[in-house]
Formats: sequence, structure tokens, C-alpha cells
Amino acid sequence: MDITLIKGHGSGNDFLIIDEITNGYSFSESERAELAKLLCNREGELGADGILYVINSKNADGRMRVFNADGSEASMCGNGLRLVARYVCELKGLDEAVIETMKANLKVSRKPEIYDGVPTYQVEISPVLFELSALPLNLDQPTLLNEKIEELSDDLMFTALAVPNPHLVAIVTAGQLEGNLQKELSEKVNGPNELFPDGVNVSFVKPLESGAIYVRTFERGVGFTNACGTAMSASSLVTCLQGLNKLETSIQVYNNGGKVHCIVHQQDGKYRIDLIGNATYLYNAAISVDLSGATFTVSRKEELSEQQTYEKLQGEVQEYLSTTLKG
Ligand SMILES: N[C@@H](CCC[C@H](N)C(=O)O)C(=O)O
Repeated sequence: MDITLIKGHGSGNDFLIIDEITNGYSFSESERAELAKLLCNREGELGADGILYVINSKNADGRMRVFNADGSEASMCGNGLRLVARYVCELKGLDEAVIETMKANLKVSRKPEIYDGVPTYQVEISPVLFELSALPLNLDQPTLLNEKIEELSDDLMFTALAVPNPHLVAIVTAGQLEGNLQKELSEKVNGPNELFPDGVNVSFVKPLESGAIYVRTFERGVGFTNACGTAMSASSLVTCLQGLNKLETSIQVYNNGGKVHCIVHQQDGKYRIDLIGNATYLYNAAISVDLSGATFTVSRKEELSEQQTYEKLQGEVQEYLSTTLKG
């Protein structure tokens, strides 16, 4: 099969965007999963954290389906939604749109550039659920709010929430960011285990200056990524719940691939988060895929220049983190 695609990233969390709206592809469910495993493999010519399928929607401007690099489907993807927001808005000539995702129709809009030359989009992260059944997390209690999980760590305090994909968040010290602690416990809860039967995205959050945090995430279905948009949103909310940040106020969220802004809203007892950040395209490509042989060839790859500007932002972020993260 012949496929055209765009490779892009949000905070260095990179995706292959495949447009099923205008290209008329009719992939089966297993083909979508197999394509994710084949094309996202970092040893191949493309490589990515996942595939974003952009599909026609009956009740929104477009629909996003997200497949992780291991072929599993996720209910939501914050960094990916910014890319799909850009794709659908540019395709349809819109400044704002509604995108259907697995569990909710979400508002997206184009925003002033966070950094000169960096296309910037705001996406809604919602619904937010604390019931452990929403992740699921098998503990004999209804919620987990800044509490220990004996099986995972003697001293870390975790909060579990679904936004609506599942997240486990711990606020940590600089020392706890070092070493293998996050990797070991993330591999445990993303392998066969009784606690999280569907796996979970695991974030370590380090408060920086007032109004700023650093978030590192081990993603379900992928491993460590440069950033995870839903994780940064969930982590911002957790810092508000713990009095480290304020509701309705922009929080600067630093990550290994850049920086986003999150604003946590509370209305009628429910939370919703605005995630604002880059939607950068790297290249357009055309490929020819043989799924039965699990091979593909790239017939065209057209690099775009946007990344050069993004790298300036990323350079500044890395410099800032090199001085603030240790404290
Ligand atoms: N990187 C994404 C989340 C992708 C899905 C996640 N790995 C899951 O399985 O829930 C983001 O930016 O939110």
C-alpha cells in the first residue's frame, strides 16, 4: 500500500500524521496497529513515538486516533492533538475547531506563537477522572491522592488520574530524578502486573521556580519520551492540588523536548486543562508498505525548515534546565 504522511512533533514527542480524510485510505483495525509497530520502529527510516490517524468525524471537524509505537491504541494524546489541531485547522481554513477523540470531543485553537516562528496550538484536556476504576488501578480504595503504593516504593507519594488516558504522578526531589527508580517502577507497572492491568503513563515531577515545573514521563506503549502532553497536563493539576501551583494561572511546564504552558480550570467540581505548545512539522514523506513482509520503502522525503526555529527554543530550555533542575 502507498501512504503519504507528515512527521511532526509536540515538545519532541514525535508522531507520523496519516490523513484518512483526504487520502481515502481504508485501513482495517489490525492494519492501523501493524503500521504503528512497523513505521514507529526507531531502527527503521521513519521512527516515532506513535501514529496519529486523522479521520472524518460525523459530529466534529475531524477525529484523531492515536496508536503507540507498540501498536496499542490510546484514548488520548495531548502533544499529538496539537498536531492534529494544526492539520485539521489548516486543511479546513479554521482558527479553532473541535476534534473527536476516543472519549470526548475536544476544543482546539491556534494561538500566538510561544516562540517566534513556532506554530502554537491550544488543546483541551478533559475529562479528568480520579476514580481508580477509570485507569484502571486495582487497589482497595476509590482514589489515590498523594499516597504511597507499597508495591512500588517505600517513600514516593503518588496521585492516580485519567485525563482520560491513565497517569501515575509523583512529585520528586532532584535526587529521585537520578538513577533508575522511574524506569524500574514504570517497567513494573507496564509489564504483566496486578495493579495496572492496562499499564499506565508514569511521570516524575520536579517543582522549579514559582509557577514552573519539570516533567519526565515513561509512556505506556513507548517508554521514556521527550514529553507527554497529557502527562504534563495531569502533572500541572496534581501540583495545583498540592498547593504548589495555582488554578486559572499559566504554569510553565519544562520537559526534555521543550516547554509548554498549562492552565488548570475548575468548574462545577470538575477539572479541565488547557495545554498550549508547539505543533512543528519535520517532513512530508511518501512510502510504500508491505505489511505481510513487515517492510516499507520511502520513495519521497521532503524536509521542512520549521525545526530550525524550534531548536532555538529547545536550546534555551536546555540551558535553563541545566541550571535549575539540580536545585
Ligand atoms: N504522548 C501522548 C500520550 C500517548 C498515549 C500514551 N502513551 C498512552 O498510552 O496513554 C501525549 O502527549 O499525551
